[in-house]
Amino acid sequence: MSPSRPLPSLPETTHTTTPLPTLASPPPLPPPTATTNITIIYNHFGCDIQILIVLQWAKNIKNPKRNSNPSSHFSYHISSHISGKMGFRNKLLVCTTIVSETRDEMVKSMEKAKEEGADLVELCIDSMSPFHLSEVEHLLKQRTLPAIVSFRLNSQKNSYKGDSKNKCLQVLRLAIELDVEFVEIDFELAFDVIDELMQKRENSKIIVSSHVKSGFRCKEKLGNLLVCLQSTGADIIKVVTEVAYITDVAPVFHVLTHSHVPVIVRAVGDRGLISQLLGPKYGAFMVYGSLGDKSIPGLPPLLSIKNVYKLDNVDIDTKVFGVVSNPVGHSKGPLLHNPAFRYCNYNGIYVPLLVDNIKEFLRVFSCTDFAGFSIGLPHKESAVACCDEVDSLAKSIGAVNTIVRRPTDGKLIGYNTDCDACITAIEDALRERQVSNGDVANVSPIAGRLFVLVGAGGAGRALAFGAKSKGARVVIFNRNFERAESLARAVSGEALPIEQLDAYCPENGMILANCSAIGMEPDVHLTPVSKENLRSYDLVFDAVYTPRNTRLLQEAVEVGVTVVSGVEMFIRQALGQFRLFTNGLAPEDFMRKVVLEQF
Ligand SMILES: O=C1C[C@@](O)(C(=O)O)C[C@@H](O)[C@@H]1O
Repeated sequence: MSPSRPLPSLPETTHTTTPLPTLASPPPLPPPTATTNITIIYNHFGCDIQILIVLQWAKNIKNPKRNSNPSSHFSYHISSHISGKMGFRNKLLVCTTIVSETRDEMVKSMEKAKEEGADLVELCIDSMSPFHLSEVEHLLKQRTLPAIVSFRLNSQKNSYKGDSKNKCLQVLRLAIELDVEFVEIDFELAFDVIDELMQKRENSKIIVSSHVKSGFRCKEKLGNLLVCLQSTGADIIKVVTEVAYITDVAPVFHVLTHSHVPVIVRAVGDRGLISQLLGPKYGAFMVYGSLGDKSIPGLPPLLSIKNVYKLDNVDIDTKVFGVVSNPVGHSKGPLLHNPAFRYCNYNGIYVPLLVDNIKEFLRVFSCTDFAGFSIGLPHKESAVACCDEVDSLAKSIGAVNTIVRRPTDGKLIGYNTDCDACITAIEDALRERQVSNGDVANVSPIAGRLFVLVGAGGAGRALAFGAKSKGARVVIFNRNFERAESLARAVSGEALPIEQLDAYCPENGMILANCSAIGMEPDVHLTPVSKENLRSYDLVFDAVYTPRNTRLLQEAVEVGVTVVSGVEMFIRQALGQFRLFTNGLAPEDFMRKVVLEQF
């Protein structure tokens, strides 16, 4: 079944010379000299707020040049202007937020941010406690990176409730006086102070921002908020919004593409990560990253922006690939595919995609720029029904681990590279053993053996079909016995209750393959079969690759059994995927080297 996609829900990033309409369709923008009353209802911090805005367009159009620029990637051009002034011509700006109670800590974090590749820092002055304006002044004079000075009235860290507004105004005025690069005003306060700050500022750019708790499901609502922010006359507008699903990030890309004012957008939470990683493709001039090893949901670490994703290289033509999984944080795919794209001079980026509903994900991100996906747990089986065509091996397995969008017609084609990856890895290891025993045969070394499989999910299915096709007798153990039975029927094998696995030993020379999550981080102390009982196996394979050396593999080595690690399977399935993604490229030696160095 194919996802219904009458209209692509996300804009294709094409080079266009046609002027695009301003951000939101409702309300239409009046001509520049008009004065118009607009009532907009939007959700701010979870409450519906009705605002009457008197739009005085002539007054608010600070830079007429902006409006004559026909590019859809308008914010990118503005950004070049801004970053050019800051000495980073045409460079994507990478920012990190600094939240600390003291000036010393802020200065230290600023140094660290610099080391990790940040171009600028957002100094959240509301987090400083106790508040002394003289300390803020010192900090701003001492700054070693360009800065955004912000003072959020309602942030969690802000401890000056009641007196917040007054302190905020003092800070913003001071920042303007000291000619700090960016000064950020909460939307709530913007109409009260923006004229004063605009008049006094020398070079500072003024950002007006809004932090929205409940997120935006549709681009029109987000567009309306952006119109409100834009109507303040800000140089730059910023929205920080929570998202419940990865598909809620699509409206963010819409506004980035269509805005006529530079926009900073952050979708907060694990599911918002792509708002930063793919922002530059849609014209974002600034992205945020997290500092050090402090993980902040939705923010890529600064070091990964610099070393793994190299977001500076991402542009309008970059093809998007990624691993669709839940959880997804463990996947090493980004560490492998991104360097491989660069090695081959292929303009692609590979990102983690934390997906709850794969069908919905593929429906929303249906434009051709989203060119291919690795499919991880738990989506491998449901992915089959989401493809327009499925290759015969994947169809018979009933699990897809790779989807490629065919460039000629946009159709989604499903493949399974897991099967070949693990079966060839097991065969190679058994052959090596046989060669060292002086025993070489033409038939598969798996043929005739008892193949003990743990797990009947997507990877388990791939192995069961692969082993069966090589002439093995397959026995399946799975926590959900019905699933084990159904898979056993499909490969003319046998299903047994998981409780019998440990003591299972009908013969010697068996192969054990763990395709369950047993032993995966964080449960690294777990193993499916006890050390003593591993002796009846000739080979043990573990699909788990985080950690690299699972307890199962360690104990198998200790009792002298040949092992094949999930890392080997990971490399081989990724090589297969990379060939499909790039239509044939496969820098095997390079990819193996990356895995050995980084994993
Ligand atoms: O099993 C795996 C690993 C994977 O899920 C990952 O974690 O990167 C990606 C999948 O395509 C592959 O089949």
